[in-house]
Amino acid sequence: MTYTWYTGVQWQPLNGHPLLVLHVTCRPTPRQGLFLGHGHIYQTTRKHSGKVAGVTVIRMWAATCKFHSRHHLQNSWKRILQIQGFFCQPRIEQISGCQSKRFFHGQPRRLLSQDIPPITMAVREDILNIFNSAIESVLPRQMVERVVSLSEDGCSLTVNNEKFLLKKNVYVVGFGKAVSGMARAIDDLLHDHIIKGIISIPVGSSEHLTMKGKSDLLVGENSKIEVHEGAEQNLPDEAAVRASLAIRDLVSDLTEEDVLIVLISGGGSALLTAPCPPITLRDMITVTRMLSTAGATIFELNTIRKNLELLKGGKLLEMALPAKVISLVLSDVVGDQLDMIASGPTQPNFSSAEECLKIIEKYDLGNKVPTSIIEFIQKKVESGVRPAVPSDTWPGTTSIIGSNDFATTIACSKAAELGYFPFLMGNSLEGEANTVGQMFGKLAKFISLSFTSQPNNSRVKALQAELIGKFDVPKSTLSSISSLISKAFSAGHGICLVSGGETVVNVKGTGTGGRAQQMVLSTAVQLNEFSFTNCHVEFLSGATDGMDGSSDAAGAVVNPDFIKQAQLMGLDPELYLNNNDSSNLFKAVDKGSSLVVTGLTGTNVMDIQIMIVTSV
Ligand SMILES: Nc1ncnc2c1ncn2[C@@H]1O[C@H](COP(=O)(O)OP(=O)(O)O)[C@@H](O)[C@H]1O
Ligand SMILES: O=C(O)[C@H](O)COP(=O)(O)O
Repeated sequence: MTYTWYTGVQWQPLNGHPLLVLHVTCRPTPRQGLFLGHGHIYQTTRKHSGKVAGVTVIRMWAATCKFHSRHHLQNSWKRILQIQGFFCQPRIEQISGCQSKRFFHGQPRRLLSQDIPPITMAVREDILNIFNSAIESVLPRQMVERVVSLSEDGCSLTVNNEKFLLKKNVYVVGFGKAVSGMARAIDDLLHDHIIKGIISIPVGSSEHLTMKGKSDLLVGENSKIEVHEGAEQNLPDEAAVRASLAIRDLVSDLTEEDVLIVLISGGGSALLTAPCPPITLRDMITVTRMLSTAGATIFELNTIRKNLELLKGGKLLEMALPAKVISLVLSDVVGDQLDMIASGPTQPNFSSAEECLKIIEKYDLGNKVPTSIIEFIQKKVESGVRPAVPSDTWPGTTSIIGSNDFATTIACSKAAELGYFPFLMGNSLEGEANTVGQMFGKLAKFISLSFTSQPNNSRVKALQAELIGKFDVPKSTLSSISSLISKAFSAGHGICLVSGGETVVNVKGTGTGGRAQQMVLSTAVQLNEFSFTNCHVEFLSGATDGMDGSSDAAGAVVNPDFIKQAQLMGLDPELYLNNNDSSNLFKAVDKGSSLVVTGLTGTNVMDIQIMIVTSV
């Protein structure tokens, strides 16, 4: 549908207040009130419309008393028009009192993405740049090289200050989304000592990494490490089970002379799957899907997995003994809890069967989870078997080679390099994606208000109280952000807030999306409820593995105009949000320009959120 062209803006008095009247020609005629409710525009009615040369002219009224300079006036109108989906380059010839003047010149036309003024495009470019730098910083190869070193004579390996004698006695196994690159790094380093290896990586990884020119994240053709691909949609499947059983057979035959290197990253839970009979693969798929869409955390899901499978919860390591076992782990869980990453196949299992039952009850899944699983857990409870209490002497050497922490630190450095004042909000962002999204929206409002108001302003105080009381934002975080705002904005710089973590989504709808996109859409809805006249806000949330939930995007990025753009297309963002269909909304608006698409990145350190706020 073709909508509107502007024709001109006039400066007129109304009730003693100066007003701007924007004449917009529309085809077809918009519904009454279509433009109501944003920024300074407070009235558009048919009364103010008319036909000029066969097209409808809408006069939009806007209070201008808040404009404090010619520059401000120009920018505000530019933004208002952009929000409505138009491009204009306002030029003010003259403002004198309240006399009628034309401000806009040139042939009006529809807004095109290249028309978005430099500030918006630059900020969008910067935020994507920051996200990509964060991902690049945790590519597995450099992470492995940071912690593993080979002696000059090539006869010993050092990890965590521990030395391992090498004499063609190295075996490698691995499972997870980042394991391909980790295996390549190990292969390059220890090639001559490796006897055999098996890795289980996501379906399509090799093809995708090759296509992206990242073949340095793939094991070479002459490698002794076999590559298995499986776990379509991050769920266990037959291919993953075959790879897992091959891994089990490999580690079961090792002797004390051998060194087993276990490469572990997020996604390993699905890629290393061997259910304890009589539980079937189908049962595991069902319970995994049920728990993750019910909003269970990865801690809860993996507690269940550890207790239902043959290799998780330390059992892979037990099978590999007496070999020397080195686990290299790229963390994808909040707090880097080792026994939870990929369900801890080389770590002690602290959980019990009773806990599993509690989790199933918590999500009211007692009658839905396959009976084989319930019976299996109940038998464990009745037998009174407790997991071996782990002692300090739990065998093996483990090193966390990288985590979200690392990626967000690099994101902050990149932001600083691009001229923003960065602030790291932390790496343990958890909770429901919608709620966290609202929190970011409110935070943007808090920043906008703090920028122009006194700290004791009642709206600032109310928002502060809400952020602390309802959204659990620490008071100290808000104080730090407040002082950052005044420092940055007075120096003419924007601020960049960075956080990391993993939220949950209780998927009730039938749409396509993921945690990151659900959060961004929720933020966008919040941003739309406020008029950001003094600053520009850009918010991104993305999965570092490049795949957000059931979608093929890594995440999304929006500014306060996004919802208006969707509404102009006749789309209802709330419907998409409630149907967990964020991805399809992002796809539909402005040719999907809000989607962050990376493809499989070859790494995985949870999700990252970035919010840039600049003054205008
Ligand atoms: N349509 C959807 N909208 C929002 N979230 C979804 C949707 N479908 C699945 N999810 C969420 O995506 C998560 C799984 O996504 P995934 O990217 O595979 O996570 P991870 O890589 O951490 O395992 C689950 O928490 C699930 O609730
Ligand atoms: O990244 C993932 O796929 C999820 O966070 C699951 O990770 P896990 O394999 O460590 O359980």
